[in-house]
Amino acid sequence: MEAHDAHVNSEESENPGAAPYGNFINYYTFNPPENRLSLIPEALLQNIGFTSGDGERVLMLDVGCNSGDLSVALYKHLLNKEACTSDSPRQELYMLGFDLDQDLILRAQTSNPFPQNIQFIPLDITDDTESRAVLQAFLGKFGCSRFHLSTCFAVTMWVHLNHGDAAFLSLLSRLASHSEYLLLEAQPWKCYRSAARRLRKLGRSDFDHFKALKIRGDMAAHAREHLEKQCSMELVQCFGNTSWDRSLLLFRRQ
Ligand SMILES: C[S@@+](CC[C@H](N)C(=O)[O-])C[C@H]1O[C@@H](n2cnc3c(N)ncnc32)[C@H](O)[C@@H]1O
Repeated sequence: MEAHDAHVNSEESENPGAAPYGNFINYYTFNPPENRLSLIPEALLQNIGFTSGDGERVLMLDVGCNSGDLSVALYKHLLNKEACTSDSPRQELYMLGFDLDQDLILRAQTSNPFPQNIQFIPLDITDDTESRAVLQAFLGKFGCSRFHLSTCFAVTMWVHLNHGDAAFLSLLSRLASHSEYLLLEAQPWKCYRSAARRLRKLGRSDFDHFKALKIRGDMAAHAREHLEKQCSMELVQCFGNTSWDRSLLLFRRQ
């Protein structure tokens, strides 16, 4: 069985009908944080010029953070270990994670090991007014105009399927406008077909926008094209492909 099929089958077994936004309640039992972390260098922040260990404030945003497992694991992964003398982070590394699912956010808040440094809030990124206000308010507290690094893992397909082409592009535009660097994992097109098929099997109507989508095919290439041509971002690195055949692409503001 191919890795992708394993992924499809495991997501199928999670009763996706109850998770039309990808808000799987036990996501990390079938896609543990290590699958992505193993591709991301621990020194990523230093490599891109942000050294929170020197007292510089570094702000991260995690979009669609689910129950926060990957957010917290990534936070620990990127913490400059040399500048830490104990388990508690002494660095000025802050993270905001958000998700539209309030129950998942409650779980993330309850199990948050670093509430001084990591904040989890409920937010729907497709709500333009609310998300702009909330993200700007968070940045404003730190006197920053952008997040140093935003991450968006496995979210683009759910926004695209539920809200259509325009929402897919505006998600990318919004992330670009709020970020110096953006680490993006866009689901490939085969995942879209699987997600739509699963809902049909359950006797539910197709995702509202699936058949009408004009942006289809190589989703990573579409995302890259939009970010580079419309959002003044450039691809700086690809960290390789996950076992689910998804690439992790790092973009930076030009
Ligand atoms: C497949 S999970 C990925 C979770 C996490 N990013 C990861 O890769 O480990 C997709 C997440 O995106 C969230 N999501 C989907 N649409 C969203 C939206 N419009 N705004 C915020 N979160 C959203 C879902 O609730 C779900 O938790």
